[in-house]
Amino acid sequence: MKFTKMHGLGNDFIIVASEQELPEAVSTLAKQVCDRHFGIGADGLVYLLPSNRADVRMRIFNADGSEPEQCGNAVRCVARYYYERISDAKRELTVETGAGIQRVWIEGDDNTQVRVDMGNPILAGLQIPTTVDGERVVDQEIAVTAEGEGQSYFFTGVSMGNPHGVIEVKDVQHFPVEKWGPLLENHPIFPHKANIEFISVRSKNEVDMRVWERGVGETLACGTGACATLVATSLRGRTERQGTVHLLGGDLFIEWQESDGCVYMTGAASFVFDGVLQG
Ligand SMILES: N[C@@H](CCC[C@H](N)C(=O)O)C(=O)O
Repeated sequence: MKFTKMHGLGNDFIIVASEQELPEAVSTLAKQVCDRHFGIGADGLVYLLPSNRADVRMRIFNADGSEPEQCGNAVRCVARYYYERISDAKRELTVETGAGIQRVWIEGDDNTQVRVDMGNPILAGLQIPTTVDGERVVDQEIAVTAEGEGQSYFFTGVSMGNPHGVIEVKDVQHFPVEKWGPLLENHPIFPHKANIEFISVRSKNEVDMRVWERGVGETLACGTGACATLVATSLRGRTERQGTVHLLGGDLFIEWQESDGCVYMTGAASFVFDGVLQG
């Protein structure tokens, strides 16, 4: 199996370009190849496939083998891969994902920056999905217990195609993400589980974010998580509708445009190496 290792701000993927449908045991394969000791090592396995609705289609599998609907960092990597390795005919592309078709622009002289129209965020409680039946889920209390210690947090729910719970904390750099992340990801208020963003707001246009990703664990960056964060902080009046989200692996610029209601994400997509996996 030929593959290419890529990353978006340290959120790393094994990219496989294929003309065929996926192998039957793709979920088991994802677990094997994403393993950082016995496999290649990555946060996700991404298939780049032909599409009859867009320039290219992507399917992604988390490191635990589950298939999420969307992945912002992978969309940028897939677009750059397609532009540099398959067709450089145009710098505006479309990528079909499990959450719809994303418009993408390859930017900069070296193609390293990629801008993506991530579409309209979903804010209605049951559609995110959460078990909260409301038009919006803002500052909703959520209680968890770890090692006998009970804790309440307040999350804002946003779906960018995949579900997110955004929680503001005092000092995100020192926050115990590993302790509370898995409990919140699996809380019954999220019927499909959720990605959990822990954030601290620096100013009206800057937010620090760490993420506990559904099906993966703590990662260095999450594109959909950064989009969900800016939507949540602007809904709560903590930021404006555009700003920089500082992640452990680098920065993403996010704009939630008033005119079309869509969230635009701009950031890096990087090649690491090519390889062949022996059977
Ligand atoms: N890292 C991604 C999100 C990948 C999917 C996520 N783990 C899920 O299960 O929803 C991103 O950059 O958006």
